[in-house]
Amino acid sequence: MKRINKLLKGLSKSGQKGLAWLVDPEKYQESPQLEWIENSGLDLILVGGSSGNAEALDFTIRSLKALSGKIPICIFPGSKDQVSEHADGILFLSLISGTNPEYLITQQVEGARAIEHLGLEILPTGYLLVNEGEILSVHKASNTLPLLNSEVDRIRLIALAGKYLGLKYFYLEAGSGAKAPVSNSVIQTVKKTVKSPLIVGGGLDSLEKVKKAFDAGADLVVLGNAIEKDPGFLAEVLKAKRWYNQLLNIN
Ligand SMILES: CC(C)=CCC/C(C)=C/CC/C(C)=C/CC/C(C)=C/COP(=O)(O)OP(=O)(O)O
Ligand SMILES: O=P(O)(O)OC[C@@H](O)CO
Ligand SMILES: [Mg+2]
Repeated sequence: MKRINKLLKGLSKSGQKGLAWLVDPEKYQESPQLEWIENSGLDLILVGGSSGNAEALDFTIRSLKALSGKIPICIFPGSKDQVSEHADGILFLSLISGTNPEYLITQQVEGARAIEHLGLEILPTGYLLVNEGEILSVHKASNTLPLLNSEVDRIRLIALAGKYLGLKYFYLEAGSGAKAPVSNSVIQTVKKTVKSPLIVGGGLDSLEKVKKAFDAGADLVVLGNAIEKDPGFLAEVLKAKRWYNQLLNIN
């Protein structure tokens, strides 16, 4: 059963909003305090990082599996080495906002070899780096500059080309810890263009920013840094998401 596809398509179709927690395997520590996650209303757990190896990834996924109940766990790979058979799926990313062949196709060829027989759900995802010009881990690791929030038409065409190539999901990424997230008009334009499930992340460190991303058309938002700094923020956003989805039902 393609659970993650079902989740993302379901959100996109219904207009309901989803929340993913990004766990960095290099920083993850096992803790019984995470037990509340199982019934929290969290939609997805992403595991990955710009750097990092298979062992840390595998350990993190196995540990989270024991705590997360029915919440699917999806690899968000920074490289071909971030693969584990214990995940439910993998965002099979192509970094289409850049022109570095290594992250457009080369990493994917080796990645394909590694995952061919693992039975993971594969999510073909167009990955676009967009922010205000800030250079963060993901840009350094991939040797790719971000597109600027102001380049709306170029971003729109890249997303459209990704759609024509058959990519099923799109991820607009400002970069972990970004000062300014992906702009509302970029989110709005890409969503309108691709009409596919849209993931948005990077620098979403306040309820206001999360809500703006939802309003602009994000189906699933990803939170990493803000939760590392303040684990209470996850509970706060989950509560806001519940309200938000209830309101959508009423209207
Ligand atoms: C499909 C396969 C097997 C590989 C794809 C490889 C590609 C194209 C990766 C895209 C480029 C890349 C380096 C993405 C990293 C994405 C990621 C998991 C970021 C998480 O945040 P960090 O950048 O690690 O944040 P910190 O700096 O806070 O640790
Ligand atoms: O850590 P933050 O800034 O929440 O970013 C999440 C994610 O989009 C990074 O790949
Ligand atoms: Mg990291």
